[in-house]
Amino acid sequence: QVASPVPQGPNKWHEQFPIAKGQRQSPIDIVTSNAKVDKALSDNPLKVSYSNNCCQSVTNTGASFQVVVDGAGTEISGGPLDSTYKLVQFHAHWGPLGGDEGSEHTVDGVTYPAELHLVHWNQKYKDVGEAVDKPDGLAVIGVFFSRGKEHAGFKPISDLFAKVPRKADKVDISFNYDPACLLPARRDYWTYLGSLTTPPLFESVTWIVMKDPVEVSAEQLAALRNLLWETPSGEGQMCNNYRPPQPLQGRLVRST
Ligand SMILES: NS(=O)(=O)c1ccc(B(O)O)cc1
Ligand SMILES: [Zn+2]
Repeated sequence: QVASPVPQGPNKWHEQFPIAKGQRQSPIDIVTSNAKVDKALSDNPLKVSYSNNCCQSVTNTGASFQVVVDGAGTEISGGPLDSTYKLVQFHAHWGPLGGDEGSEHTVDGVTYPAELHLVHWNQKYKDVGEAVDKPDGLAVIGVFFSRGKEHAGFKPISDLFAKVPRKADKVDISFNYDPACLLPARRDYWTYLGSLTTPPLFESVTWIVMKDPVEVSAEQLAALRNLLWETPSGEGQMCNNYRPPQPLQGRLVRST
């Protein structure tokens, strides 16, 4: 059969997705001194209410792991959001084994070893397929992972990666799991208007990037490499699946 083409790297995406050079691309480097504290964000706090039985399965998408969520009862609102958004999936991006690069967003040029993305869609649309390319269609909460002590809340998920080594592999989540356990205790964040960080790169994301990282162990970061993907020299450990920061194009980054 015809081998599926090895995915092209970020610097070639613009050939097939011209929006890669658009005006509101993600990720970005967050220059903390340029972020503007907006009282309105604290006056109407971001509300995260996830249920603890919303996670259905973990799959290997060929570009990351993805925990598929049944959106029932998993809603966020407030903060920068003018509507209620529902969680549909979460995944991550990471770097090489033991390295400190891997996050997509950077903070004053500083990278983290990984970044988690909790993807939500605007309930004003009929489904995520309709929302995915609308300017207010998606809201993604980004959480930086730092290397440190084991994250007990992430362990039930990181233990499943070895069960989905290949693209399209999928394992059901039979236990109760509340993704809110992956959020840092301090809920301060930066927010700005951006895009999907992988093709099709739609400029449809209100980004909410948590200021505090959460600690995960070196073993949990290493477990991400139980996921395999296609490389130019055949199947290999999935890593460096992050897009580097893109031009800010004059956008404002707000802060709580
Ligand atoms: N990496 S990301 O959170 O910006 C993201 C989210 C969703 C999709 B997608 O539904 O294709 C792609 C990228
Ligand atoms: Zn992502």
